[in-house]
Amino acid sequence: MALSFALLAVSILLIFIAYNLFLRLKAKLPPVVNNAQLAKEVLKDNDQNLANRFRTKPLANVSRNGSDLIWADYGHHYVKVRKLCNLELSTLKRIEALRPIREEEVTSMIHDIFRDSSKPGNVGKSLIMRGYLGLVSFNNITRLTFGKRFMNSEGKVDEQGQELKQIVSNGMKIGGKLKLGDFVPWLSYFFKDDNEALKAQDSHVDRFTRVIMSEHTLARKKTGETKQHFVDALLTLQKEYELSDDTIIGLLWDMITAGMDTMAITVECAMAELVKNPRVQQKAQEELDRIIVSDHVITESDMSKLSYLQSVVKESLRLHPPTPIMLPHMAGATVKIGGYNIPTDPIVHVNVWALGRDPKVWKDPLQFRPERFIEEDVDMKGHDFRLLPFGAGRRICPGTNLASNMVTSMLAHLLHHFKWSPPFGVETQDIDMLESPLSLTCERLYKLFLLQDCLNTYMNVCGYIRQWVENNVRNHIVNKTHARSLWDKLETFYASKTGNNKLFLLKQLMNIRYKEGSPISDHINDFQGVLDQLSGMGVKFDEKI
Ligand code: HEM
Repeated sequence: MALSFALLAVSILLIFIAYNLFLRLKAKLPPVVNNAQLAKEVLKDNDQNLANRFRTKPLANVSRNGSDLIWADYGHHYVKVRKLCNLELSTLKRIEALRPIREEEVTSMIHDIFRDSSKPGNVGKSLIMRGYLGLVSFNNITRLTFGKRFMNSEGKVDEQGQELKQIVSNGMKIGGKLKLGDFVPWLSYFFKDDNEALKAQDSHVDRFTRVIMSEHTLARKKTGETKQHFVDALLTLQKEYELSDDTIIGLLWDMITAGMDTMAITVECAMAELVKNPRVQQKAQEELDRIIVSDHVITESDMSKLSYLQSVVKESLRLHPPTPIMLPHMAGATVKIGGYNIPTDPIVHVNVWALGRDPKVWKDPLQFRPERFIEEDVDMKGHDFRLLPFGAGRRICPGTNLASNMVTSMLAHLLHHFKWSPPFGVETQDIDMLESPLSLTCERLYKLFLLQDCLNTYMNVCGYIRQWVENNVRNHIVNKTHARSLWDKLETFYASKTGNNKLFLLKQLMNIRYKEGSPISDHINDFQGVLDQLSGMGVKFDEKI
């Protein structure tokens, strides 16, 4: 009898514990919203009530308890720093002021691709796209934020830049880790945070950033000039906006972490789709050839004329948003979503990856078909809840315009200068589009290897040179000395048209030779090789050189 009672008591206790565990577990598991109607309820109808952020302990640590922007709860501090970030990142004036940085970095990427693919021994070898795309994003975002290009004289990321990369990747590892204890509070006893690692990361971030901040303060005192960079803006406005040092450090790292991977991932996915779909690649290139006439080099002001390319960007972000479940929104008050009560505190995610593939709102959702956006103009900046790669409402990405410009420009340059295909032996349909989560961002599981073909560049360079030859030397008989001075003039003309340096022209000419089937040999770097090119374009020489 006593034994039966004991068994009954133990059973009741076990049921109680299991029930409690279930309830607790269930209560904390974040709802994920998977369709446009519910996304609107979260991001528009209940925008303010769901504008807080959920911070795990590591995230609270890296953000100094939400003293930054990304991890701040909605309130006075958030409104203040958001206004500041909007002014510095989103206004047309600022975007225009930062344009030279973006254009320089994109041109430099094209230069690097030429350099690497025309190295003897590399011809015909495929390139790993991630390295080039990552470097453009890294340089763009570090120049914009810290006012520095962390590169040494050989064009490699320098020591300080390596340290910065180390901080970002450590931060991702620490901040992106989710533990069961974050969702089931009483289990946190079994899943401890690595406090030592958190402290070490915190002091590393602090040390690194304060060095850069004092460099800028010193430079400002010395010259009396304020530069265009985010760090300068924050230091100059520190008093007016009552920003603590923690907030400045937090905001600087927000830009680095939010802006670095997202753009490179977006372009890598788009390039993979363009190679998988040669019809789309060809159509985008035809548009570029039509709009960017041969004596003109692409600038960001051309982007508005490239409607097909813009549709390619949208189509790629529809299928491959780099932050597929956005960032966690948290309820500041009880709200109703889809008829269910969401009590104060729980986290809500919007699955923008699923919205973009919903067969109820997209025809043939898995097909990469940019034409759908020509047939119907769908906004991707937070007004149409079917397509939300940048989110919507008050927490929408403040880098939306900047990132859209940069991504479109990177693709425009890559497609205008090169024709892309899979490496030898790989069929287009074999390119795998699997994705893998990094932390809150998601990148391609497999690095993209691609072959570039210089057809477009060949046409562009020929266009420039032909025009110059027509204006200056067609049918002129020149001698060797005259030819040298003509070459100098050609370089100057080319540089004024393209903004590229002399080496770039020579590299492109090397590519022309490659295209024409001539073997690349060391002597192409000498004057003779260049004269061969000129004579092939109608310049006649009066002596054999
Ligand atoms: C293709 C590139 C990018 C994509 C797809 C993207 C997407 C997003 C998304 C989905 C969010 C979360 C919105 C929400 O929680 O409702 C976000 C937030 C944010 N993004 Fe971006 N982003 C990109 C590039 C950038 C760049 C270049 C910067 C800065 C230079 C940036 C800065 C931020 C910041 C600071 C936030 C936090 C906003 C807040 O909490 O109020 N992003 N982004």
